[in-house]
Amino acid sequence: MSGADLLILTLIILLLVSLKLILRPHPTRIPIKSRHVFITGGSSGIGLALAREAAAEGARVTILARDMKKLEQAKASIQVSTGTEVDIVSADVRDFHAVKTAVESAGEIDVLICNHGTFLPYEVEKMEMKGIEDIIGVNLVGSFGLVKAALVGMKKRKDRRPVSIAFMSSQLGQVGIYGYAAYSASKFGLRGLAEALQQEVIADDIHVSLIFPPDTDTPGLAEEKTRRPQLTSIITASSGAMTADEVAKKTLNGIKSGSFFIHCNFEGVLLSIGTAGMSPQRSYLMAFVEVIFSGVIRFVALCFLWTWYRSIEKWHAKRKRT
Ligand SMILES: NC(=O)C1=CN([C@@H]2O[C@H](COP(=O)(O)OP(=O)(O)OC[C@H]3O[C@@H](n4cnc5c(N)ncnc54)[C@H](OP(=O)(O)O)[C@@H]3O)[C@@H](O)[C@H]2O)C=CC1
Ligand SMILES: CCCCCCCCCCCCCCCC(=O)[C@@H](N)CO
Repeated sequence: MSGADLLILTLIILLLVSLKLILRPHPTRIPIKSRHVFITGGSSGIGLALAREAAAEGARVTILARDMKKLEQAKASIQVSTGTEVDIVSADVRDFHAVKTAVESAGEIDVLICNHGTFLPYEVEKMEMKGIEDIIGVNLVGSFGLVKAALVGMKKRKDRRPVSIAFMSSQLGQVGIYGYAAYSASKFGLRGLAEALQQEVIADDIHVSLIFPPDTDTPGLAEEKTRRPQLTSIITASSGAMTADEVAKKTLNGIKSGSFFIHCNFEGVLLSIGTAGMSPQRSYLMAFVEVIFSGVIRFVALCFLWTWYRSIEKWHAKRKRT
């Protein structure tokens, strides 16, 4: 081994060791077997897959959504596939009083997953204020309500093992894309909430996670796709979709390992490294990758932006010609 090799190796080891020493919050494990997992938006899509997976892993599960009929169907389908009975509760996350009553009636929560969400892709200019307020009210303000309602019981819990609060963001909570201004704003907002909240609750052994799925095959996505502006489809065309089951598995594994960022596919890993910013990182190996590769990943991000802006230029040029 040459002197240069030895120097590089020493620097790498020094960096790994120092990262292992400084990383906060400390790594943790959050068991879900026999614990109470409360999932909002649990009657459809990703939330339903999460409920099924958590029930299959032996958790006691409560799902919340508005439509009682869909909740009952979800309950029956989980019963058939796992043999487990989940609790259902109807509330609109925009109604804080209803959320508080629902959370209190469900009993002590060990894992709160704020997964409910609504999405409508339109240009800001074409959106009514009411539509914008709905998206931010449900996705962001609704999550505040759930946290406020659940936190009281979580802090007073008798079971002193670590517990979790998780927010279903989206890759659009890491990057804004044409047509998703309101949705992205709501999901970026969740990141601010998650970062600040983690500092407020760490002393109570409460651990916060943010999940960033790509397009995921769900009833919600099917509906959304019929409304996408053309440019939104063009820009997002290259990125692949996942199944709700795949996203649910990644989510539960991420929650159990106490990850702050939970990404779902390779593009997601790149996005998480590229947007790591001031978010906590509990894995010293991931922190190492962030420190070493963030420069080159910024270059990759700029290449993506280049292709997106080129599509926008071409689209406008074509429109002028016709
Ligand atoms: N599918 C995708 O491509 C992606 C989705 N996500 C996020 O994942 C989450 C779930 O999405 P997905 O499974 O596709 O969505 P679906 O539309 O399939 O399901 C949404 C769920 O949320 C509930 N919900 C909606 N509004 C409210 C409300 N005001 N109060 C209470 N519950 C409500 C719905 O029930 P009800 O209508 O009865 O209230 C339903 O159970 C969302 O936060 C979404 O932003 C993130 C990335 C990609
Ligand atoms: C470092 C560089 C890496 C760059 C990778 C960029 C990939 C971005 C793709 C964005 C896809 C958007 C998924 C939306 C999911 C969603 O929330 C909607 N289905 C809701 O309607």
